[in-house]
Amino acid sequence: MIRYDFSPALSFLEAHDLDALRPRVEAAHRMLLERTGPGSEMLGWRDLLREPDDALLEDIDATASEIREQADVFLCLGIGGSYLGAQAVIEALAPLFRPPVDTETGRPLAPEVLFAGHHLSGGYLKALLAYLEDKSVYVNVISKSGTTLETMLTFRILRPWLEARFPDVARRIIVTTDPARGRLREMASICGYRRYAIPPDVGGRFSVLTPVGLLPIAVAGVDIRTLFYGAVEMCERLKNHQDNPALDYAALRYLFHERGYALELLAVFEPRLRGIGAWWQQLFGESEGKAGKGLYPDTVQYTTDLHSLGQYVQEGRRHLIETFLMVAREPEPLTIPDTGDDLDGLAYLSGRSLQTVNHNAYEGTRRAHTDGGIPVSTIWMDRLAPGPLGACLYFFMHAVAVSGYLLGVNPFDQPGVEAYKREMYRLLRKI
Ligand SMILES: O=P(O)(O)OC[C@H]1O[C@](O)(CO)[C@@H](O)[C@@H]1O
Repeated sequence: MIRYDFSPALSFLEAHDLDALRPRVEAAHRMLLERTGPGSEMLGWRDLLREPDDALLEDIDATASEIREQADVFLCLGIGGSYLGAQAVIEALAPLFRPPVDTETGRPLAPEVLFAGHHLSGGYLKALLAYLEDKSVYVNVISKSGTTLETMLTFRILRPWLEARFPDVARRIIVTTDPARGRLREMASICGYRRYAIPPDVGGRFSVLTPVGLLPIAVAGVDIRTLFYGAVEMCERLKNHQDNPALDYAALRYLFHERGYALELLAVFEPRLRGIGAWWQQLFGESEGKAGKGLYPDTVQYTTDLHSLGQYVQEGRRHLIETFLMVAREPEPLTIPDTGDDLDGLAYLSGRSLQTVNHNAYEGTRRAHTDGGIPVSTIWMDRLAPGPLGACLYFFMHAVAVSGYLLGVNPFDQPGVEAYKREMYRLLRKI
């Protein structure tokens, strides 16, 4: 389901570099498997795949069905790991444009899934509230800590708005939070909101396969069971040291980090994978960026960004590595028509699929960037579907854990994110 091709990057290393690192990679891997590394109390994201809770998946599906029947809009409030995973999977797999509409009633067959609570823009929220007027709205407030300002403040503004419009408001608010702690949990029990638990041993950026991600994803109509079991399968496959693409990816990143490279670009050729890039950025940025270490994770969408950042990537400072995230097969290729003339000079492409052109663009980019001095590698997903995507999500989580251990950091904490909060609260006179 996932293949990692790193052969082009090897020309930037010495022949024995990878082999020489192997024992350290395996030691880092053992720290993950045997729970002996720093932060090993936060490995719940693996446990939940090793012992799948089918009843929970069914429960989430049932709630999602109710919401799909009742809501025009399902509004998810959350920030960081409390929204990026859901947004990524929905962008990758749900209908790209408006949800399909019932031809008789004109009503959408599924609610629109929208996101808020991931910034502090009043302009955005005002426009959102105006858009929600006269719509049937369900809200999912997602915060593990239950204290995150962006999310909780948005909910504070939304709560009276909902109360003024919906007599059954308690039914329309679903809270996803820590099962035992936090203001949001307390508020949910006082107000009678439905609750889903974020396991305490699963950090936000590792939580996409908990109710944090699964409920919004199910509401969007994606098959969460297949997504989840795609990850289960990958978790099983990556248990071994041998034939393990996540270890190869972690090793390669580490070797370039050690050689002074500063940045990793995750490059996609499908607009649908934009969100996976954003999710990956948090996963790697928060897991590795500490103690003055880590590759800065950045994302580019090709071919769009080949016409903007492409110049820098080709000829700018040589401090980056590039990882392509590619989809091998498209279910229904789009054929380029024969227009009967050559007015646009593109007749030579008639009859080919747009996917073929896109893959040639990838291949051309891979060659050009290698020639330009960029170590490139490619992660292949065989197709864009729930199973392979679940496998891909797990692949990255497994890889970042090993990669963090190789760097000598705790991949499961994020002490640095508190600094801006402290300064902001000081200015707001909370402390
Ligand atoms: O789910 P919470 O507690 O609101 O946190 C949201 C996000 O904020 C962070 O804690 C950073 O502040 C992330 O690690 C996390 O994903």
